[in-house]
Amino acid sequence: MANNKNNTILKAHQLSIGYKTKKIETIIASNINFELKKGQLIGLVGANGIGKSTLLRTLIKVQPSLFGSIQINNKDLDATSTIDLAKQLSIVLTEPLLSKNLSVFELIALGRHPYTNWIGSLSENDLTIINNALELVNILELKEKRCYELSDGQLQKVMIARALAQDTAIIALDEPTSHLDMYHKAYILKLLQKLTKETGKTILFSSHEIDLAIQLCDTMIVMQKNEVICDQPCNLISDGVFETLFPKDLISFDNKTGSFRVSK
Ligand SMILES: Nc1ncnc2c1ncn2[C@@H]1O[C@H](COP(=O)(O)OP(=O)(O)OP(=O)(O)O)[C@@H](O)[C@H]1O
Repeated sequence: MANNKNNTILKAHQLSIGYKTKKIETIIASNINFELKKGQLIGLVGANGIGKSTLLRTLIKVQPSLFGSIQINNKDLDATSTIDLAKQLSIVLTEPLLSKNLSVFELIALGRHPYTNWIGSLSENDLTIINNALELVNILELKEKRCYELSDGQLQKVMIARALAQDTAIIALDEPTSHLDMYHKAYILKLLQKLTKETGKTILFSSHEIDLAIQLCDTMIVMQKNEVICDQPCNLISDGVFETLFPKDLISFDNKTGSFRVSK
């Protein structure tokens, strides 16, 4: 048990997420409790508008929680400075790049920002880490290209390499497979799985690719209307969690194949 506890890298306790203005508090989900383990691939899934991005943004401190606590490596997120957080957690969001004029190398080098001085000059160690990231994601041949020359799939790999160059224990990605074809969706998620195995990093991603997440993830966080459940995919299947994810009139879950089907 003690070993299990040490293995926890991110913990949410009695967490409520949502939006607050001066006048109104809108709770999107509450009573969220889970512990994410080191070296795992974790998929965050749920229907459109259920709150996946809200939860992900709260976990990475892009927006505040309404209640409860989040701990990374046993330290409260609220008590973690931005620079310390940047050394523990890297983020790949879906927003378009501010400057597509950067070369692939320059963009990945930005991942070293928590460690470089204010002019951003790169040491030998920084260069080694950037080259390792290019190799791990298998995009060495793109190194000199400008980002505007890349396809969506290539750009997604570059963003993952930038997160790797940041050298953090956790990488969080918001819908890393949106805009990709079936092959590249599988390619990117398989790449994330490979990276957890080869680097020991914990990778958390939100996605609509539930079938793929079931096949590739160690753990899944399933957001439902009244509950957020975190468990291994096989347990979630045997507990019937996916069967209630969407209205049955159109989509049903086949326990035997572990995949969704359109009702005829
Ligand atoms: N800035 C905001 N202020 C208030 N409400 C918001 C804001 N952003 C999102 N919401 C609401 O929060 C709820 C959850 O949205 P969120 O984007 O987290 O869902 P999601 O599961 O990521 O959706 P999708 O799968 O469609 O991307 C929605 O009802 C949405 O309207």
